[in-house]
Amino acid sequence: MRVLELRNVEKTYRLSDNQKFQALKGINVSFGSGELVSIIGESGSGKSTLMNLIGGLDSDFSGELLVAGRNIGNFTERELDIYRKNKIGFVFQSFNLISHLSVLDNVTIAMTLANVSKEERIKRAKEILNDVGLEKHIYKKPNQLSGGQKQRVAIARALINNPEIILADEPTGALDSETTVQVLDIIRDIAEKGKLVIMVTHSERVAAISSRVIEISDGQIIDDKPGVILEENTKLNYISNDGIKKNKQNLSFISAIKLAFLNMKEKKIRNILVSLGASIGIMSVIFLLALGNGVKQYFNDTMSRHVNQLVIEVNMPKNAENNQASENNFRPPMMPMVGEKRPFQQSDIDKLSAINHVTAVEKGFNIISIGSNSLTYGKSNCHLLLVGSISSNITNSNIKEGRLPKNNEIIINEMVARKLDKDVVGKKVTLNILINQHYMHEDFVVSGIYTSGNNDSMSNMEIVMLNYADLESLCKRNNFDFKPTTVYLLTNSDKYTKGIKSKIEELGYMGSTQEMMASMFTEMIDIITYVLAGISGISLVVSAIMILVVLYISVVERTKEIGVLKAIGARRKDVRRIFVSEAFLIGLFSGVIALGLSLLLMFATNLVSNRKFNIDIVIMNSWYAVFGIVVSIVISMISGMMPASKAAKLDPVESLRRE
Ligand SMILES: Nc1ncnc2c1ncn2[C@@H]1O[C@H](COP(=O)(O)OP(=O)(O)OP(=O)(O)O)[C@@H](O)[C@H]1O
Repeated sequence: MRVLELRNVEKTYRLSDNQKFQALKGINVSFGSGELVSIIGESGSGKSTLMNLIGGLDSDFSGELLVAGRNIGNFTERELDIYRKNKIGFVFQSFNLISHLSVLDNVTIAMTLANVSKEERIKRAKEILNDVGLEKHIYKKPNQLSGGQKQRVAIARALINNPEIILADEPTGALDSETTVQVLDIIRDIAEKGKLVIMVTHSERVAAISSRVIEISDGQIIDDKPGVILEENTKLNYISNDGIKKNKQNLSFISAIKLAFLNMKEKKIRNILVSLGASIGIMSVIFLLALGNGVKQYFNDTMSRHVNQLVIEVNMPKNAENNQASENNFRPPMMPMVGEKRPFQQSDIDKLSAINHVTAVEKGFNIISIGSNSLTYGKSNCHLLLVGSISSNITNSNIKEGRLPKNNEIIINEMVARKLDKDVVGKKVTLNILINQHYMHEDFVVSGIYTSGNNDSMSNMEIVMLNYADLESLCKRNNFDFKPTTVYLLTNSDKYTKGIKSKIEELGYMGSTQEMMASMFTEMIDIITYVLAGISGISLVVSAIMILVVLYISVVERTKEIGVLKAIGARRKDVRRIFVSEAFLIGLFSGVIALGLSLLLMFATNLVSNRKFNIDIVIMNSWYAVFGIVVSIVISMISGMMPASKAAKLDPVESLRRE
């Protein structure tokens, strides 16, 4: 039966400088099933060129190369891949086994590329390895085999998809005479089973067992003569022309990942180092996010720890047109100044006291400033961040030394005491304060020192407090009216606190200064965290370049392997998929390493912060972990795109020729 026919086939190589070289000059020949053909000829006569055309590795020729009535010169890339995968089996002089795959995996690779199920792959591979006498060696790696065994593995690989045509380029060229005989026996058996076997050879011994010998010289057939007569045989039971379903499916993602993993395992140290290097950037991003989270939580906790739940602070919204402020006004100002705030009118106070479960209303103020307000004691001067009124929020439990202030008295916090004089309690100080463009100075006696708790970040701010009535009369003496900028609503059970707070918001007022400051600081911590995480993210660019370089090196190292994969039917997409999978795995490993390292760093930092401040300053969130791993994978896969597409575009003929 005619399997292959070449009609006037010519091949011209394009050289640089518009030069051309014609390697095949009008080849006319046909081949049938069950033939064992030797192609002989001088070096450079065109034998390999002819094999490449027949094998579908090169479709750039003129004339017709007909397989089952169709010219493969007109095949699309996809059709050529399928043709190589299902119709052709290649056997190379230097075996071209994939070194990091076992004998079994080397044989099944063509079926893996066709996405045949694992059980079926292994069953077929075992049968065929049994046929070539390698059943005991299936788990060995190629470098653990002798030359003859390697070539038998290559033959098994060529036969696995039950192709009609076996192309063997000097199949015994690298073997000694004893193993040459074994391999030739198998090749003859294959032809006797009805396959078309075409061999390129320089060896007379090989030519002598062939059923046909074709001689090529200078790109032309100069002789075509019959050889020995082949007989049908009962060996190689596995090989037959039927029974095996030709698969058009492609390499699955799982198989691609497995192939990538097997290759990475081979270069363990290199891949561990790359993953470790790439993980540093991701680790710093994860760690900084967790640190920002910890600082924020610590801050919020300490801000709310000493708040009396029965006293609810209310402030006027900034620049409110009316009391029914729009939602936009709820955003806390970055630095609220009293001048910017509208004071509470009696109507506001009436409205607030009418809220359900509000038992009393206290007037108050909170003046936050940077630099304008200060407290003077003798020659010492201390700038005040916050001047506030005494409310029911402050109780005797907040007094570390002395007592709550009466008329014309003031309490200071520990920070102010430290800056002025630790013995300032009971002494006269001068409060310098700017309200509504009135700069006022008034003497007060320090009645005590206020504390907001041991771990309270409020203790790092300069705060003084006095009675509302004192400030009101100070303003009156300076000829202007002082209205409360803060109102405290009192209730008798903390179960009403939440409801009262939401009613306050509904009416268009704002919550406590502490809450405002907390959200302001939270916002600042967020900004700082993201900026720092962003800066450390720059190292991700370095990681990306490192992965890119390593994968490029991998492509160069594996050029021949890529050629083999293409020869056995891998599509561009399959090759790309294998390399992208490798990038995916590097990204996954570096993400996991980064997470592990940031957890370690977290434990170490928290150990220190617990010892010093009794808190966990780094708090991990599972989203940061997921984010870190996903970013790592995405960066790695993006870096892997270029090397992967370089690998996919490699020309199979060139790749196979690469030493
Ligand atoms: N890519 C190429 N570009 C230009 N010329 C090429 C290319 N490949 C092969 N040739 C030329 O085509 C001719 C045939 O080469 P081919 O490799 O087919 O010879 P061969 O008969 O297989 O030789 P050998 O027995 O030494 O392997 C040679 O002169 C070679 O230099």
